[in-house]
Amino acid sequence: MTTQKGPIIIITGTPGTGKSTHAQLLANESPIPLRHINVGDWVKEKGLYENYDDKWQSYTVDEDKLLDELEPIVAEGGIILDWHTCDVYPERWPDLVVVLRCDHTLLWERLEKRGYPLEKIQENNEAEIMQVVLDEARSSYPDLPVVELQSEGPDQLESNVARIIEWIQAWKNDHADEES
Ligand SMILES: Nc1ncnc2c1ncn2[C@@H]1O[C@H](COP(=O)(O)OP(=O)(O)O)[C@@H](O)[C@H]1O
Repeated sequence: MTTQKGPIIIITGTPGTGKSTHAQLLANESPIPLRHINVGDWVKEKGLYENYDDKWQSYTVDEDKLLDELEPIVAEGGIILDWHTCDVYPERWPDLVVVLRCDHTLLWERLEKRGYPLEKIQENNEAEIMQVVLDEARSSYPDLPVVELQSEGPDQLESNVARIIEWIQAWKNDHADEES
């Protein structure tokens, strides 16, 4: 979806790959103001879920409620959608999809530090090895650029954000006529 205010960028990846870290830095450094929406936090804060699963320590999202809540905000443009899944959004929403990847041993350490239960760490680790989120992104947005970026250290964080900023700059140039 193209809008006047700014692009819609999805940053997705297995939990712990660095979505929020990237999204925050990107929002700080972007040449166009971007609003960072941590969708998981939104789901909790706004009660956009059906129930809470104690075993997996996760919420079952009410997708209709979530999309209703997001729709008017996304319509304004200039948004980063930060979430570990990306197949719930309408295909017309995003302009760019970024999938963060991480070595599974490092990911395991990050999730352990987060205090996730063992089964949840194992499930996420397997998902990362099987590139579940990347496949989901490619099949959900076949006509869009789906960019796979490694997120294992600070150098990669910086170069990934710089690369996305280059893309934003190009988007800005392409939409210069629409600016009021
Ligand atoms: N590229 C990176 N370089 C160094 N540390 C990173 C990188 N990406 C993520 N991390 C660290 O990994 C942890 C999880 O990152 P976070 O952004 O919360 O992941 P997510 O939002 O995908 O769950 C944090 O402690 C963060 O500082």
